[in-house]
Amino acid sequence: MQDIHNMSQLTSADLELARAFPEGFLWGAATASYQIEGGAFEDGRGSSIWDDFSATPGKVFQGENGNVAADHYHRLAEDTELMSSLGLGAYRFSIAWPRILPEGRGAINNAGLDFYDRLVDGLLAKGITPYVTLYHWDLPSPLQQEGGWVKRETAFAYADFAEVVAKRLGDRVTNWITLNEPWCSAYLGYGIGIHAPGVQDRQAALDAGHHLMLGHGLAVPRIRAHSAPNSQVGITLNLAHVYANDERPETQRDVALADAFSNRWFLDPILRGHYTEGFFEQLGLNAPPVQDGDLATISTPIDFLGVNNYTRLLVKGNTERIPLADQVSLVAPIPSACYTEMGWEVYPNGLRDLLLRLTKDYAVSKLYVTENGAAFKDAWNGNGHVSDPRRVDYLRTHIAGLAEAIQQGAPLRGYFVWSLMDNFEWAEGYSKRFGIVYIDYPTQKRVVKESGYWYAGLLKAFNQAH
Ligand SMILES: OC[C@@H]1[C@@H](O)[C@H](O)[C@@H](O)c2[nH]c(CCc3ccccc3)c[n+]21
Repeated sequence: MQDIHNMSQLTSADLELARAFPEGFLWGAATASYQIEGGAFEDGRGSSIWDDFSATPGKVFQGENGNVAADHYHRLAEDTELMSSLGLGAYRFSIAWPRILPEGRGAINNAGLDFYDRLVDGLLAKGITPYVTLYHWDLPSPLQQEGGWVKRETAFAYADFAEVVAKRLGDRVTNWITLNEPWCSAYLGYGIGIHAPGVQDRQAALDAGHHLMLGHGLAVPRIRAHSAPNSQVGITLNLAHVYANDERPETQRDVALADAFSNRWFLDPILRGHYTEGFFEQLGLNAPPVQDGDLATISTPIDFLGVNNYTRLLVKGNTERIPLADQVSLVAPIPSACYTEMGWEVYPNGLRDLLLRLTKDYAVSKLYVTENGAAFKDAWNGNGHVSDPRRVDYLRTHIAGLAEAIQQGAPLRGYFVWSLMDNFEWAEGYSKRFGIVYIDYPTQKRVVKESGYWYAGLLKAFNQAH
C-alpha cells in the first residue's frame, strides 16, 4: 500500500484545518453489519429483515443482497490493519442481532459473539477505539413475523439483546450507540416501505418509531449495568437542518412541519421527554400506543447524541393546500448546486448549522458526527489508486464546518466518515459507493481512494499538532 501518511494530498489550508481541532478530538470511520460483513449463512447466523427484503424481487437494485457484501466477516485482520494504516482513532460498527440471537430472543449463538470479540480485540490491539452500534436495521426475521417494531414486545426483545452483547463486550467496549436512525427504520421501513421490512402504512411508522425509542430507553440501563464505569451510551439520529426558500408565511409554516417530521419526531421524546405539540395531527394520524411511563423511559439521560448528516432540506411553501408534515414540498434541484449520486445537495454549512441548532435548542452534553460522507461515481482501472476529488472536497468542506461549529460552542467530540469502505447501500445495492476505500467486489481487493489518503493525512497532521 502506498505510503499512506505522505500527506501529499493536503494543502496548507488542510494542515491549518487539522490544527483547528481541539486536543482529544476523535477521528473515525463508520460501517454497519449487513452492509459489509457477508457471511450471511455462517456460524449460526439467523436471517434478518434485510435478507428477506433483498430476496424479494424488485426491492433492491438488480436484486443485490448482503450475502457476501465486502466479505468483512472473513477479513477482520486485513480490515483492522487497513483502519490502522489510515490512522483511525475510532471505528464505528454495528452488531448483527441475527448473529447473536438467531430467533431474535432466547438461544444465544456464541459463535456470533466470538466474531465481535475478535473484532474488538483486534481494534484495541491497534489502539483503535470501538464505537458499537447495537442496531443498524438488521432485525431478526422471526421478530418481524410477529409484527416487528410495530409490536411493543420487540422493544423488550431489543433490550434483552443489548444486554447479551454488553455482558460479552462491556469489559472492553465503553462507547455504545443503541440505535442507528430510528427515523429510517420507522418511516422508510414501515411508512413508505422502500426499506425492510417494506410495510407501507404511515400509522405503523409512528407506532414503530415509538417502540424503537422505547427499546432505546429500556436498553440504556441494561448496557450501563454491564459496562465499565467510564462508559458512555448514546443514540444516533439522522437529522438535517431545514432552510426556508423565501419569506412567505406558507414557507415558514412548511419549514416548521419539515423540522417536526425530519428532526423533532425523535429529538423531542428522547431529549425533552415529550412528542412535539400537534405532531400527530400534523400527520393526520393517531398517536402511537403510548403507555404510562414510556416517555420517562424514552428520555432516560444519555451521554451523547450521535448525528448522521449528509445534506440539508430546502423548503418552499405550498400555497394551494396545507400539506401533512411528511408531505412538505422541497425545492427542486438548483442548477448552481452540486449533488451526489444519491441526489443529495452538497451543502456543507448544513452540517455546521445543524450542530449549532442542536447546541442551542437541546441540552446535549456531547455530540458526535457518527456519519457524514458522499457517494460519487468512483472508478478503478485495475491498478493505481482511485481518484475521487469530489469526495475530498466534500470531506474538506464539511470538516471545515465542524471547526466553525466547535468555535461557536458546539460540544462536538468526534467525527466518523461514512464510510470506511464501499458497501451494500440498502435499496441501491452496490451501485452507490460511499467508501474512502474502494472495494473491487469480484476480487474483494481494497483500494484506498484519494479521499482515503487525504483523510489519513488530515489525521496525521492533527496528531502531529497535539
Ligand atoms: O446512505 C448512506 C448511509 C447508509 O449507508 C447508512 O447505513 C445509514 O446510516 C445512512 N443514513 C443516511 C441518511 C438517512 C438516509 C438513509 C438512507 C436513505 C435515505 C436517507 C445515509 N446513510
